[in-house]
Amino acid sequence: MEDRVSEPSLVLVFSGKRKSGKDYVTELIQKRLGSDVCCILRLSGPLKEQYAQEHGLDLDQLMGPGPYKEQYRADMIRWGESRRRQDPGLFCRLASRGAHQPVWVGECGSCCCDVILQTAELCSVIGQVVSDARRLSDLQWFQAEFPQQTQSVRVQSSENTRSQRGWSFTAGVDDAESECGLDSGVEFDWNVINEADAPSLDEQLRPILQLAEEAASSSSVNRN
Ligand SMILES: Nc1ncnc2c1ncn2[C@@H]1O[C@H](COP(=O)(O)OP(=O)(O)OP(=O)(O)O)[C@@H](O)[C@H]1O
Ligand SMILES: C[C@@](O)(CCOP(=O)(O)O)CC(=O)O
Repeated sequence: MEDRVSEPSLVLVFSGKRKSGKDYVTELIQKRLGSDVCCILRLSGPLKEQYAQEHGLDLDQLMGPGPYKEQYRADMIRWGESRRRQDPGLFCRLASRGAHQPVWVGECGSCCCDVILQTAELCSVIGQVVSDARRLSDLQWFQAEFPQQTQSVRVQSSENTRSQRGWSFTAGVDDAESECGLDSGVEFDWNVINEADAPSLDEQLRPILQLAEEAASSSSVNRN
């Protein structure tokens, strides 16, 4: 397994219900910071990659926002949980391998990470954004590995808004740990309300972006 080359300056670990907009928000953060500074890690990336391979499925569609992945979600959850039972940090470790950026945003997908990893040799990135923490063990892994750098972010949307984005309640999914594991018992460092009538995302994300920019600039000072 490829090891991390350097420690990130900031790790933003995102969680939120299905269709709350975790991908949308984390991609916006990466757009604002630039992919030379920030990479998105999707914990579901290595999980889907392995699952797609074993079941002969279309990985691109499993990684996308469309209905395809929903047909397999309940089984993917069960499959992933059986792997996690043997090794709770497995997908966190796989998702963060090789990441060089100073800001991480936590939901690691092989799709975007592969692109970033190819360029990571050439540019020094400072932060990582993990876009899809779902269980306490996910958050605890990053907090244990990067105690100084990890900040948790919860993305929230109403059921009505999530329904407009394609969500409908599915027993065995929406009442399972995958969706409810971080519903209580965690005090998030940041909360983002992803609703049309909430303050704009740019406004809500301003302090997080500022933190990331400070982390990026202190990282580049330390590297020089
Ligand atoms: N603020 C927004 N404005 C416009 N579209 C949005 C917004 N937030 C989310 N969406 C759209 O809603 C859909 C679901 O969002 P997204 O895929 O980011 O959710 P998610 O929380 O990552 O969902 P999942 O857990 O299913 O992966 C996407 O098509 C996305 O483009
Ligand atoms: C199987 C699973 O990783 C699917 C996540 O898909 P997505 O982040 O909603 O695109 C959820 C889980 O790990 O419980």
